[in-house]
Amino acid sequence: MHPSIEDYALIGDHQTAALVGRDGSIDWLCLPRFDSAACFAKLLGDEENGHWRIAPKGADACTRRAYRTDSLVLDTEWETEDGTVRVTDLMPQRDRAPDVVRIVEGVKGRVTVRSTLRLRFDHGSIVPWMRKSDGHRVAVAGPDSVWLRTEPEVRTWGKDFGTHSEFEVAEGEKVAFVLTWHPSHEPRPDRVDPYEALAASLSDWRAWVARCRYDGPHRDAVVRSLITLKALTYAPSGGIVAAPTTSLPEEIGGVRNWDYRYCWLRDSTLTLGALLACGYQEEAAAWRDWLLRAVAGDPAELQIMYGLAGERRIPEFELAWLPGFRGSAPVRIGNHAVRQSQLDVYGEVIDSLTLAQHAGLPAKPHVWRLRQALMDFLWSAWREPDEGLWEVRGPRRHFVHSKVMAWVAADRTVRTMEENPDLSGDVDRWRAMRDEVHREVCERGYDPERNTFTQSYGSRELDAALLLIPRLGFLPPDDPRVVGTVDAVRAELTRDGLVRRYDSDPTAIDGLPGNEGSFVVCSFWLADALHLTGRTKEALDLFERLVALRNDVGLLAEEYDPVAGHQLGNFPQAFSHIGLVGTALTLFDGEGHRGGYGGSDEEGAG
Ligand SMILES: OC[C@H]1O[C@H](O[C@H]2O[C@H](CO)[C@@H](O)[C@H](O)[C@H]2O)[C@H](O)[C@@H](O)[C@@H]1O
Repeated sequence: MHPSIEDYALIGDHQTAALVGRDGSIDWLCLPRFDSAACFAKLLGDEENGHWRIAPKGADACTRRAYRTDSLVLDTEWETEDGTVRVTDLMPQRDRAPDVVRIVEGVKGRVTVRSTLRLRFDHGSIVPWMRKSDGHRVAVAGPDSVWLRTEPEVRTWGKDFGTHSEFEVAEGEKVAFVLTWHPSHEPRPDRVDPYEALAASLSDWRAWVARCRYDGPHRDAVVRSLITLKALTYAPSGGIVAAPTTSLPEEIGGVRNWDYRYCWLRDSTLTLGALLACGYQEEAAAWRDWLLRAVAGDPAELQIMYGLAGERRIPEFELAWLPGFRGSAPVRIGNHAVRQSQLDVYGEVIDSLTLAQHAGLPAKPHVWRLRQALMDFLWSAWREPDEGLWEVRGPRRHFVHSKVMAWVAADRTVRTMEENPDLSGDVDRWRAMRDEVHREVCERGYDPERNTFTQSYGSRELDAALLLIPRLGFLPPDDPRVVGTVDAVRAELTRDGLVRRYDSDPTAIDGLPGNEGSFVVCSFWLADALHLTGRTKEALDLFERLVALRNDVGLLAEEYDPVAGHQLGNFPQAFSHIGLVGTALTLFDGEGHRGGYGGSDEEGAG
């Protein structure tokens, strides 16, 4: 049977990541970067599209699995009739080449273990040429080569375009596998000691977690989310991917399958907010430098997403040979949304830069110049319709959330200038813009009959992003229009208590056939809004429920199907984990959480 999305756990090395199933199979791995072609693509097809399984002979799903405390090192254990065996999976911190280390350890009795490795380069399509060299098995296809070795050496043979091993482990015995990717034109990569790599990985992660300043309830869940967000950061550039996968479906069997292995300004700025709020300044500095490089040039040319190193071209195409997760086709690579206009990103970027400055990140003169240039562009663009934060592929609209974020951009700019009178710029102009946006949203984006803000000007549709209005400081939480909006979203967009982004009826706005699940981050936003509007008990109940939706190793996909009880969409998704961290801070952190969006102690202007 095909696994469910929640059957997977994540391992990674801050440049790419792999998904390991409960059956001990690595079914997804792109090498050498998050956005490279997958060499294991069983996730979106079958075994012939590449995977690597290590498990007791004849066994199916594991008996239990867990990350080692405060790390991304995964232990998977099977209890069999012959005894108990553990496989420890990790990707060591990158030196020159990416490695996957899998250590098999006898825990009790004597167990026969099988390893089946099927490498399929170029997204599961190319069977490599295999040979033996100097104690390694080497797979080569075009630019890619993969080297496999075991310590101690175990008998390995080739069959059916796979590499197989079978061996026994008794209590206390260990066999380590090391798989290393390398450009095929370069000499053999340096050997990695698997046990040193394990020790280093544990100590690096634990040192990182020790810096976390969150000490409230559900600390384990918050830490797991922070580790996941850190694992989605591409260390060489500081860019942050939305998720390490492509095309995990928003509806099983549907077409809403997208490639998330890129850096969205929105998702990255929100990640930055979560990390900063928990004390991680270095990541914020790295992301800010990534941003400055990525958006260099004309602010009118700002993209809503970039490649890992700030690349601008992310063309979208389909992989015809992959049937998709449980038949959910097409499988897409790249993302057309890169060409969209989403005005909210200006507010998110400016808010994050403000937040970073407040958190004590050293000021850089060109950061202020960038902020001014972004504001100049927004001044001329905020009245235009756009595709909005949900990246709808239907016609452009005047999305209320986009306008509110334009207000956020102006508001944070005015406040920064008021706090720092030496900064250059026309503060009166931004004040005027702030007031005008506020007035327009309250006139055209609010439905007085139903006492709710609406998805876009003049529409009757609602949108879960409206839940952010109080947190952003656009209006105070006790404003009747805010309370009315929270109630309306709750009444119209929740299904079994979980929030959908919008009404995704096919005739509605997004121009796509089919439906989708509840959007996890939106449910966290509802918990925040309930708390801010004085319904803390309901907020706490919802938070508890959302924490319980995580899979057995604490991971969340983008969406959840409350009817089928399954996770949906790309996995693990930064957005969902940002939501968990943000709501924990909102509910439990004494200093209060301003979120990636920032917030306001004062009433909104207007
Ligand atoms: O459902 C339509 C859109 O879905 C994706 O966008 C979503 O994911 C992004 C990355 O996490 C997020 O920034 C955005 O707010 C979400 O709507 C997809 O990338 C789009 O191409 C697609 O149109």
